[in-house]
Amino acid sequence: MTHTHVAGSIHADATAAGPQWLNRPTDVNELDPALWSASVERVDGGEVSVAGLGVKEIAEEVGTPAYVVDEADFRARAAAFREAFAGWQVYYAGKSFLTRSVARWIREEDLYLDVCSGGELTVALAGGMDPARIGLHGNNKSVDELALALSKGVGRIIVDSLDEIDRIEQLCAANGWRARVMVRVTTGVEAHTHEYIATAHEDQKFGFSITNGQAMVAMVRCHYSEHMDLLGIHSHIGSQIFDTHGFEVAARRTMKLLAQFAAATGTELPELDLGGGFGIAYTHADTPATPDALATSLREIVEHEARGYNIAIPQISIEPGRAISGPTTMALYTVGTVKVVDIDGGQNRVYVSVDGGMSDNIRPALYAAEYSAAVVSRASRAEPVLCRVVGKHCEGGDILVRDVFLPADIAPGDLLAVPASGAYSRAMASNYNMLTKPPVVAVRDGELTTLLRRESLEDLMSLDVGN
Ligand SMILES: Cc1ncc(COP(=O)(O)O)c(C=O)c1O
Ligand SMILES: N[C@@H](CCCC[NH3+])C(=O)O
Repeated sequence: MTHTHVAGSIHADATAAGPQWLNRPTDVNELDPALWSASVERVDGGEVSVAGLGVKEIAEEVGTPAYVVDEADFRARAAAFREAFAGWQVYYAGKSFLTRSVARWIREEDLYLDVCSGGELTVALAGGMDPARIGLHGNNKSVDELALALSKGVGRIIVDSLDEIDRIEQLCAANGWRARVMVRVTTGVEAHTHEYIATAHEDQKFGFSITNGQAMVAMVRCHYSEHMDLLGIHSHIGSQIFDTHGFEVAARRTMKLLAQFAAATGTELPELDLGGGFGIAYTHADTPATPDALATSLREIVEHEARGYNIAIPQISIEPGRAISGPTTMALYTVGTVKVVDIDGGQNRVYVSVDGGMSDNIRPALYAAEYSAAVVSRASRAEPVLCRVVGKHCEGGDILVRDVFLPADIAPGDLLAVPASGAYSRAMASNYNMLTKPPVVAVRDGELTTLLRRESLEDLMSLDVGN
């Protein structure tokens, strides 16, 4: 098998066949609108722009790797959930991506905010979120985190253990606070997603089981506590879910629990949170439901169950994170090396190495998550060739995009972008191999704003106190 990489062009006799779902594109320059944020387009000369700003200018200004958020697209996705779920409360899940500016956008778009640590709560408050519109999650909230939430008057704390209930009671008793709480329950739903991001089956760390009666025990404790107002119950079945059946089963089981609680105590709890987890398109094989379709099916179920159990329809909330932040953002990299290697069966694989990797997007390594990518600094007339986009870490599993067709003339210096990178990428970034975390910039009407600056080596070195 011979192969060469000459003058920027890949010549390989046979490249590995990709997975079945991956079609060889007829035009390698095409940007599937299902994957890229709304304002992304190829402009004259073939360069890609975001909200009117060319990627080359963005790269010149802030360097690569960088995360580029399409601000109008972010706001539009938040607004689409708010409108589709009108009458319900939409809590943006800040864990997917949160900065002070993002908290401000969420406030301006009239959403609520879900945080899951004292750090996220601090960012949300600094971004001007009304504490009453914030919910605090976590399976192991510290006393300090609970105290911060209670002292700031956070709208609700989603309690996750009996130990936490003890802590909240002690804090309230000592400080004269009152806690507004929801009880997180596990519904036993086996969500169709990666094992690590499914959260409603029995054998995992979150919530109180409905099946073994612990959920009812926790609800009764909170309801009769002199320091707490029990608002209702909370269920989150997992993340990156396409099959809405799981949400429907969870809605049925939680409505049943509310009805059982009403029968046992004479109190109809006013609220139900159905969590987040709505999937997005990372590749063209993914077909997510629209907020409208989700809202219609969830509303029908809740109304049907309320009628069946003869209880009032509670105030419902949901917590989309990925479905708002994910599709708004591209990760922008510079290609550093292109290598053609032999693999089994006399075939080749083209490895395209970029200047980031698993430290800025751990999802492919952690969940075998699939992504897509395109050369964005120029258009190309070259043939599509199956490539693997990898990072620069000292780790064989440092893969960003396992299989993607890129132009055969891809070469060092090209800018390569990975769409749908707004959720759980920069938010889960690390400093592995002492790489600094990339900046996040927002573009709106051709103007670039830095949300997070690039971490510097000095930032990292300042943590190393030298002892
Ligand atoms: C309690 C809770 N709510 C909301 C979310 C947001 O999930 P997603 O970003 O998948 O919508 C998560 C994360 O899975 C979560 O744990
Ligand atoms: N971090 C996960 C989702 C789970 C997050 C919240 N419970 C992901 O990247 O898909």
